[in-house]
Amino acid sequence: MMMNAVVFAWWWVFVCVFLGIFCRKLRAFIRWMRENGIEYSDALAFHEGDKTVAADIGVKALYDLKEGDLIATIPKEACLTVKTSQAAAMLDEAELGGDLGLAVAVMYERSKQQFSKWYGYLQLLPFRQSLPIVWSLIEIDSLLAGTELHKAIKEDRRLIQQDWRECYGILKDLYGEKFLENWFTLEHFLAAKTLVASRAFQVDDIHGFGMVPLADLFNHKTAAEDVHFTSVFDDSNSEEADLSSSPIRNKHDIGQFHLDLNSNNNGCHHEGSEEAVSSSQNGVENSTGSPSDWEGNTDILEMILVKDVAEGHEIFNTYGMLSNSALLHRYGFTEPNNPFDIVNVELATVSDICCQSFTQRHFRRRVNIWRKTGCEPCSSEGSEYFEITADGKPQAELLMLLYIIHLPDPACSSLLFEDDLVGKATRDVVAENENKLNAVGRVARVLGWSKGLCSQRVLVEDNNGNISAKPGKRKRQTRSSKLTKHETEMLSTTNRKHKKNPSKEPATQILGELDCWLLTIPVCRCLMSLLLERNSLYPQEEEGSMTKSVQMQSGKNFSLKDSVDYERTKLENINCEQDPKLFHALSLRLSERTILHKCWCLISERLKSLI
Ligand SMILES: C[S@@+](CC[C@H](N)C(=O)[O-])C[C@H]1O[C@@H](n2cnc3c(N)ncnc32)[C@H](O)[C@@H]1O
Repeated sequence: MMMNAVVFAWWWVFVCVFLGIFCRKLRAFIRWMRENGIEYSDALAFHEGDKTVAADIGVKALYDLKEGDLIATIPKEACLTVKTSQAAAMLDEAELGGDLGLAVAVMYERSKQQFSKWYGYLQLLPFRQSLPIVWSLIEIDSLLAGTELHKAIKEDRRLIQQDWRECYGILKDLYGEKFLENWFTLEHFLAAKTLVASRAFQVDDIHGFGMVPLADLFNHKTAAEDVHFTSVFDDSNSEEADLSSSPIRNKHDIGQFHLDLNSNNNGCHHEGSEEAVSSSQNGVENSTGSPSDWEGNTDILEMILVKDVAEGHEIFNTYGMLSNSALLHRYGFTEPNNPFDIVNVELATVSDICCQSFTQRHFRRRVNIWRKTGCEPCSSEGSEYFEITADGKPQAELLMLLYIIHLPDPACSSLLFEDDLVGKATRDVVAENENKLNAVGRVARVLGWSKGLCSQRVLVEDNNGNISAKPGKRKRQTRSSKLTKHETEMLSTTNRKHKKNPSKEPATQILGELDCWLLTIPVCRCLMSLLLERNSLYPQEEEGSMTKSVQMQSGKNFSLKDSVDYERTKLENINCEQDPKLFHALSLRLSERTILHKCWCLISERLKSLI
């Protein structure tokens, strides 16, 4: 009892000291904003630690705000960029630009401490953001195994170390005394990289990426943001720039967002680089002249509400339409039920599964034919993979690959005799004025798929989350064989469990006509094995932690639904504030395994409709 009181007293002292420091830093930052021409609405309040999102600082509305309200303006000169930094000339000479140049600029300004123009801003920032690239190797291996991020983070760390060595080497050679050793350690570099990844924006074509004070205090909400961040360009011909997200705004593609955590080359990321292009492609929104004193100023950034915000509510930005793995990678958090979630299945895993039924030679030859038709997997950093989206829909290219692998020899030989398969298909299709078909569609046409006339059923999800097959127009395919006992068990278990946990989504058409046409019985079976194999990459569930599961033929003892339940139960027992790394890693695993399970349900329903 006595002990508890002592612990509580110390905790209270700690909280008070912490809050005291925070308030002092915040006051200094507010003063700094005033001195540097940053103006903001008096309706904005900075709050510390909204524990519901476990974010450190956020911005709230002190009174009702209206859509269209201009809530802040930030002069570009107040942003820390490779052009505005005191190190600008040195960075230019060393040819350091892009996110790498910005990370060095942040380190340089930090090393100047109170003599830096940005001291009042930088002292408010954490030393580092807790992104997976700064987790320990043990944490990376234990928490991320099996997830999208595991390999990517390890590769990031390797490349970041390489970048740091090269870039510090150049700077030391050129300006030894200006870049003080103890401010440019690998630890400082990694820390600066986390700040750039999680807080920088593309300012404009001239400044490139920058740390944008104030704008970077807004937290993220997927597809439900309240504010847009816009830039007014000097050049009246410039395209519009929407800065509402962080700088290198990606979709849910690991390959792209990977780029801003490691510079993947000698670090010379100048305007026009892949990142710069990708961010400006993501839409720039010119200020359309809001009713404010600042109208017409071309050197400022503006923050404008895109919807009403009620008094007391947090004002959210959006960092883009990102999957949980992208959010965790770049920002260190995940969101439940993220509609942009995705899970990848590597081509190597497809090979492993297919080679259980076919020879390596057969697999390689069929993959070659598939590539020749113009189909290709996604690729990033040397790995080739296929995506399954949040609703469980597998990428059409994967279905086509499995279809071609399972084609009987005579049918496949007919493909081989086509000296220019894609060309022929395209000619036919264009002749029919249907040039919108992608490679998969065109190849399917050559293989006999006639759009709109096929026998396939379309799978739909109703309001209760039940998946069913709508009858197609033609009679069923006859290539079927009987389900194995094991499959019958799996299907009935899947359906039973699926009904117990209805999704709240509205009726959604998930698999299209072409997907269904490609999903023949052998393709369905192969895909289901693939899902189990992908699921087995996560750390094995502990003995006795599961309800009685269906025994899998492959020796994997847990059904996909069991895996989802297992992760959910584990997540429910973790406190996000106390253990954010574990919490977000589990949340990522839960979202990925949920997708695998959704895909399983779709495919098993399709299989049932064929038998
Ligand atoms: C641009 S900063 C936003 C302001 C930040 N909360 C702060 O304290 O300065 C981005 C960081 O905020 C946190 N964050 C933003 N949105 C979040 C959310 N929805 N849930 C949890 N953390 C969030 C993450 O740590 C992220 O790396």
